[in-house]
Amino acid sequence: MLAMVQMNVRIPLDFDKQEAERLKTHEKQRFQELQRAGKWRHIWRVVGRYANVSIFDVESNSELHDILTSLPLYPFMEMEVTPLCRHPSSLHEDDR
Ligand SMILES: O=C(O)C[C@H]1C=CC(=O)O1
Repeated sequence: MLAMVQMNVRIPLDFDKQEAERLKTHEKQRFQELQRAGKWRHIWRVVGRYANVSIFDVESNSELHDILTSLPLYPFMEMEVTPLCRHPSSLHEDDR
């Protein structure tokens, strides 16, 4: 199943800078692992904000929940999840 997820990252201004960099490095590694596994299909930066719009391809809502809640930056994220399905006019057979 496909889901669009908007993630807004809100790291408090007084949060330890080194710890923030460590979490961002781990987040990038985890993101790239999930991309390679085909779970995190797309990501776009929302212009002018520390936010992204992403497309996930997962087996279930509970898999998506586990992926999102285990992200290193999860404690600093607000998320909005929108379930998606294939548009009947789409030429992309793998949109499901
Ligand atoms: O930068 C972000 O939007 C947050 C998060 C998503 C991928 C990643 O590397 O960090």
